[in-house]
Amino acid sequence: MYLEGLHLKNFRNYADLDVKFNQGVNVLLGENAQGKTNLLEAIYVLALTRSHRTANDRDLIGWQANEALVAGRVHKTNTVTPLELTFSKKGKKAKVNHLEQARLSAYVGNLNVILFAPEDLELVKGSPSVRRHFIDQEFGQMSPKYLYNAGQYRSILRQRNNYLRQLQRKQAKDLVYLGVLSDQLAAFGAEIVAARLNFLDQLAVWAQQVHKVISQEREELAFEYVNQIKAMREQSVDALYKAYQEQFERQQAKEIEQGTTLIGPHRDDLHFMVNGKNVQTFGSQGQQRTTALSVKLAEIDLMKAITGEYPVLLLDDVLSELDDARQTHLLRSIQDKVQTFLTTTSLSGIARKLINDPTIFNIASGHLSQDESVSSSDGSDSQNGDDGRETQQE
Ligand SMILES: Nc1ncnc2c1ncn2[C@@H]1O[C@H](COP(=O)(O)OP(=O)(O)OP(=O)(O)O)[C@@H](O)[C@H]1O
Repeated sequence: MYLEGLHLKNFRNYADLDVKFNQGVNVLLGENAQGKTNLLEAIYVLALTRSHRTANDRDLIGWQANEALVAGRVHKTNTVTPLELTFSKKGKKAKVNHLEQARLSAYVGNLNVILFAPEDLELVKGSPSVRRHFIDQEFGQMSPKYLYNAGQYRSILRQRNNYLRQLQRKQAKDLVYLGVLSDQLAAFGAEIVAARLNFLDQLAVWAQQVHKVISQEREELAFEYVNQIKAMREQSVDALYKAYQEQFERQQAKEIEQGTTLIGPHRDDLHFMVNGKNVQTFGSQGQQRTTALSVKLAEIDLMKAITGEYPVLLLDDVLSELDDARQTHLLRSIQDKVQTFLTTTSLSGIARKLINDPTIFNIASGHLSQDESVSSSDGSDSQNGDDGRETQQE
């Protein structure tokens, strides 16, 4: 799939932007704080209806405005789908094919994106919540059912935690009601864990292949899904549900004492094992980078396998974080198959040599100009925006 273009109104520092994109590689080139990441963020928001940088949609609206618009047309093999989002104080509205969607889960999935930013190294090094967030976000894009179940789970978890706090403070005592909430949580939890195991199994196959190539056959990558009910890929959803019910019964007194839910997928973790050792604890910085890169690249192939289309790849300043060998691998694997947007303050070295026919956009203060004088092989200065064509219409 590819994004034909983008229309922004009062989105961050873009007052009014209309731009057409390359179906291959789009380079967003500019000094710091000019709007490169804002543009990637707009594409991410168009895909997922929310930002990867802020939980507050209000931050997306231009400081001088009350409403922001993000719109674009997504091309797939046989379809073209216009998507449109508006953000205002009243909330957000999402349209697919010009029709407003009552549920955001009906909107998400029309445009699939994979974002790779320097913070993604945190995927390996960071806390379990980073990895859970990664799983929920990526799998949610591929499966509306997963997205729905995860939303329901979060909402019941909130209710159950509130009720456990009331029981802890002796403001409530109805254990039957706690049982009802536990049953509901067990049901959605079982669905989530079954889906996670299934997705991770598939993702691991792709990630192993990529990791082997980047590590020059020296390393074997494996995933280990860590959870309290020892869930296995072969288990049915019903068996997982019963395992959660059993755990809730067994841990009831402890949960009331602590006033919170101690069991469930919101407490699980994912371990990345390289040659049998947890790379978070025992891996070198280089191995951790290779693992994060392998997982991200594997996602591209997994999305293609599940949805039938390659996603759009957003690379936020990652080239500078990767050494030449990893840059080469990354750029070779995306060339000519994945529409890519990459932000950078300068395009040089390996990247310049390897990217075929990129479109280079110079970005300054929320304005874009397309630099047509630059190709990947001519070696001229890509910062030269004098003869660039203005793509901004204000
Ligand atoms: N809601 C908003 N309204 C208007 N301007 C905003 C808003 N939010 C952020 N900005 C401006 O956007 C700019 C930052 O843009 P962005 O984060 O895209 O930088 P960048 O070009 O990616 O830079 P870097 O290379 O440092 O990451 C800042 O000048 C900031 O003041």
